[in-house]
Amino acid sequence: MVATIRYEDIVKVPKALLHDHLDGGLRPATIVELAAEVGHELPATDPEELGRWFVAAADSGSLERYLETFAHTVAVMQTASALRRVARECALDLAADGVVYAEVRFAPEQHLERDLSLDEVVEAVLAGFAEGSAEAAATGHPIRVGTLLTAMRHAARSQEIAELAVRHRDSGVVGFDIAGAEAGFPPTRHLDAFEYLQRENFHFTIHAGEAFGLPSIWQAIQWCGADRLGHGVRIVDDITPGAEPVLGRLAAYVRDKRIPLELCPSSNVQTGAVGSIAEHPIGLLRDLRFRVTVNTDNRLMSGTSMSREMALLVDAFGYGWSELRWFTINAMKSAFIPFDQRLRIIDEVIKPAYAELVD
Ligand SMILES: O=c1[nH]cnc2c1ncn2[C@H]1C[C@H](O)[C@@H](CO)O1
Ligand SMILES: [Zn+2]
Repeated sequence: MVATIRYEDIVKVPKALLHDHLDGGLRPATIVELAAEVGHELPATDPEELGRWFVAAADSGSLERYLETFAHTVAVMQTASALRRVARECALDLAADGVVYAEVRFAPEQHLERDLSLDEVVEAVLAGFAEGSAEAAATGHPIRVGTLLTAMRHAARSQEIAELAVRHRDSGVVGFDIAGAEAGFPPTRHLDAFEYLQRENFHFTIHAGEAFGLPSIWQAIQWCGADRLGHGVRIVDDITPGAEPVLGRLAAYVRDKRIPLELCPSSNVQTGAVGSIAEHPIGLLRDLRFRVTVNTDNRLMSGTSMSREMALLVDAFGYGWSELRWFTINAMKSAFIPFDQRLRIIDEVIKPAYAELVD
């Protein structure tokens, strides 16, 4: 059965992606061109070589070193035209890979090095997504892109970014997130922002349980009220393995409440959160029926795509179309757009496409 799943067929089926960073998904050729325009020095100027450099440099086994590579992408995303271009290309690249729904995140506070305001940064990115989505639809690859605004957890601008997200909620910003180095920067540092967002009936996810374990996940959910967990892979630390795995109280809570896990297999291997794709807890978490979703995190740093992440899981775990459909519907159910709109994509786009493949 597994042998019948071909990569090109995975590309063709509709996929939903909840965890993808705008500044982690640039085309290498675009980085080279934008860097030349602003005089930013890169580790390589041949696009293919630069692409390889990113993957190798991010392959460090440490989240902190992985994050250092973003200096080169953030440096070339400091003008409205660069942001708009990168967002347009992101929508086009995801659509060409068969992604029909994507939530793409970035941290506006990292794009203020020239003369843009926070609102101008967001407007440029939203314009790029709209442009790319319209072009993709015109070529037969419709995609809906929702934007998540991220605040950097080591910084102190989360309240401001949360307010920015709410200000743009009717023009494409569908959620909020915190990201950056996890150890030493617990989610509760940003409690004011999360409490504000709850009062605004807004949605948010929190990067937690990636480089740091259960306390981070516990805070994200029980103190901050996160709707979803960015990664959350370390929830396995609260599961005693065996013929009948035993869930601790936090793992049981996450599963009982159907809290979505935004798992990012390749990224986790690169940052050392897990040893290999085959050892990735996604196998166990799926067997235990957690609300598992599959994500890219940073397509540039991992040299990956949504189809490739799924293909890696097919190879490692022998998954077939029914598992790929399950991941896709899980993601779509967990999206931050309104319920009726999620349902429409599930019923009109995802289910009909997989119906032909799943027996
Ligand atoms: O996997 C990640 N964990 C924590 N932070 C991350 C990850 N991937 C990207 N980031 C950071 C670096 C980016 O500059 C920032 C906003 O997208 O988010
Ligand atoms: Zn991430």
